[in-house]
Amino acid sequence: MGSIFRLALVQMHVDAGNPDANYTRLELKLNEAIQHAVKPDMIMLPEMWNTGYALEQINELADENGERTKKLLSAFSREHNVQLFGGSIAEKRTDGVYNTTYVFNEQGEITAQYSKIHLFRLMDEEKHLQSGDKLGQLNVSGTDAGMMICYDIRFPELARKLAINGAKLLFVPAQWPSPRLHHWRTLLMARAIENQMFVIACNRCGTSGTSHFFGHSLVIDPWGEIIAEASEEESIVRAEIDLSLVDAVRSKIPVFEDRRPQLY
Ligand SMILES: NC(=O)CCC(=O)C(=O)O
Repeated sequence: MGSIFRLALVQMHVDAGNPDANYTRLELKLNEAIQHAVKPDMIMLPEMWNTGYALEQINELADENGERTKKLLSAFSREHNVQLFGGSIAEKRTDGVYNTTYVFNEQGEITAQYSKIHLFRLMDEEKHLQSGDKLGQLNVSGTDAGMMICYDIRFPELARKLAINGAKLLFVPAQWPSPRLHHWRTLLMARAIENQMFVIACNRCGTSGTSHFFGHSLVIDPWGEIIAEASEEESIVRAEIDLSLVDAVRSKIPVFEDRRPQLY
């Protein structure tokens, strides 16, 4: 892959408990993301964009084996020859509902899948969802990457493990609400700085019930600099990242060589 990679993050409102409205909205947003003078290499979506946190009804609302989502996203990526990081959806399996990400290549094939490992008690996830038990690893046009979903970013050992396994980029779809904007920005910047990797984080925006989601989707480089940051409004966040920066930062401060894992 050339070292320049173009991203378009879809920061959108999600209508909790109304999948039909969300699929319709998503199609409009995908078209907005692709119709731009500079075509993105990858489009990214936020967490649980199909149902929102309508967890009391999640069994009825969740997408059966992700079929509706896969059909839509696969067709879009194939038609537009674009990679798609599918945020995450409520995915119904025989043993329960998972918070699951699918990643599609330009041919519309699923190249990676990840289900959220750490369920967020403050939003009752553990009462209604099953947790995943595998790491989220993917390859983006020849570059290794990792993925986490929202609350997962509070676990630095997970990001470190993904980085040790080779990830140079970390994707984070989220539904991260107020009043924790300071945590959101600080944790994402810390994951980027300590692991010397790009962090690409797509949050939802808008209000559902008593929860306000502040947006502020972010793209952060391996030096911890913010390349792009959204406001609180719906928007397509565009960023061009230079992947060669990861090796440059890692050779300037050789954190991975200087680790002393035998001591901690
Ligand atoms: N959807 C989530 O996992 C939210 C996580 C969150 O808000 C946090 O503070 O952590």
